[in-house]
Amino acid sequence: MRLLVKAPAKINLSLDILGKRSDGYHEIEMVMTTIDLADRLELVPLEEDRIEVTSQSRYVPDDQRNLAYQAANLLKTKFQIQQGVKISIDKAIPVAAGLAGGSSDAAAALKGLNQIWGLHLSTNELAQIGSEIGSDVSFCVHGGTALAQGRGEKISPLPTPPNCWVILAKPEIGVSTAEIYKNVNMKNVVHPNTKAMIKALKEQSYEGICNHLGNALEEVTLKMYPEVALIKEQMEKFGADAVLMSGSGPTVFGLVQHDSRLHRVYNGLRGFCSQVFAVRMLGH
Ligand SMILES: C[C@](O)(CO)[C@H](O)COP(=O)(O)OP(=O)(O)OC[C@H]1O[C@@H](n2ccc(N)nc2=O)[C@H](O)[C@@H]1O
Ligand SMILES: Nc1ncnc2c1ncn2[C@@H]1O[C@H](COP(=O)(O)OP(=O)(O)OP(=O)(O)O)[C@@H](O)[C@H]1O
Repeated sequence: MRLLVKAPAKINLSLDILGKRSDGYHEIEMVMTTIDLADRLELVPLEEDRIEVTSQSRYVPDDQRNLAYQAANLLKTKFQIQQGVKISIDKAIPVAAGLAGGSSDAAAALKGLNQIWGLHLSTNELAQIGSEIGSDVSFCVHGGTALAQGRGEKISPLPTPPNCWVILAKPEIGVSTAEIYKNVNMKNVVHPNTKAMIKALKEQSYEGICNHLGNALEEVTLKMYPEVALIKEQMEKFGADAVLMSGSGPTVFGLVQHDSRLHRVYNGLRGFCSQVFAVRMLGH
């Protein structure tokens, strides 16, 4: 049996930090959605009892540091699986970009191996196992659009946003999520209006979504990496309807509803940023 699984990237439409927890994590509240930019995983069972991970990207580890490796290992240990697997990752999502690439690979591995090894685990059970690997993995198991709470592992589904283009631009830097959270000062946090974002989704108001995009981590990353602020400015200048940094950055995304504007924003950014993508949100 050979299985192909898609692992889509996510963006954060809103990300709020409610407080610091005693376990080193932050209590957060975020609205996330999956986009049509995806890695592809090929899973092939091995006779030998070992996990092999390969990818064409030099930035992706091919050992136990790989989150897809960790997903396979966790399932093997929990369910005493004595079969191996070769996981080949065709990487399309930029690495360390704030787009949950590694988390989505882990989620895709969990879903694929659930089938290959006949585990019959539900989406909620897979999401629960995924939360042991990383805070974004639970959302990636569910996919779609959702509110994520706790440290990111409590998922409540939300309606798909109205159809629009998402233009992504990633500067030539990678950002450490842990480093950005470490530099959060709770006194200075600018809280987005999560309730208003949820209302906008429920009412399918594109304008409401644009008005309530917000990310409490943005200020921290922008201060540390001025090139991210520059991309934000450019995207606004070229005419995106609304612009925000995703996750801990450094990827910036802009929402655009009309095709005519899409080309202006996309081509404008291509001029000074090597990684630019124009995609749809998933669900359309
Ligand atoms: C920034 C986001 O990507 C937004 O979706 C997530 O909040 C981070 O998710 P992630 O990369 O899966 O995060 P993890 O791998 O669980 O954690 C990486 C590090 O980020 C910090 N971290 C993460 C999540 C959270 N709620 N509070 C934190 O303080 C912790 O220092 C942790 O050691
Ligand atoms: N399958 C994987 N794909 C990409 N990076 C991986 C993978 N497994 C482990 N990593 C490691 O994880 C680090 C973060 O990469 P990733 O692309 O997941 O970041 P991110 O998009 O910022 O994540 P998030 O948005 O969840 O914080 C990389 O520097 C890499 O060393």
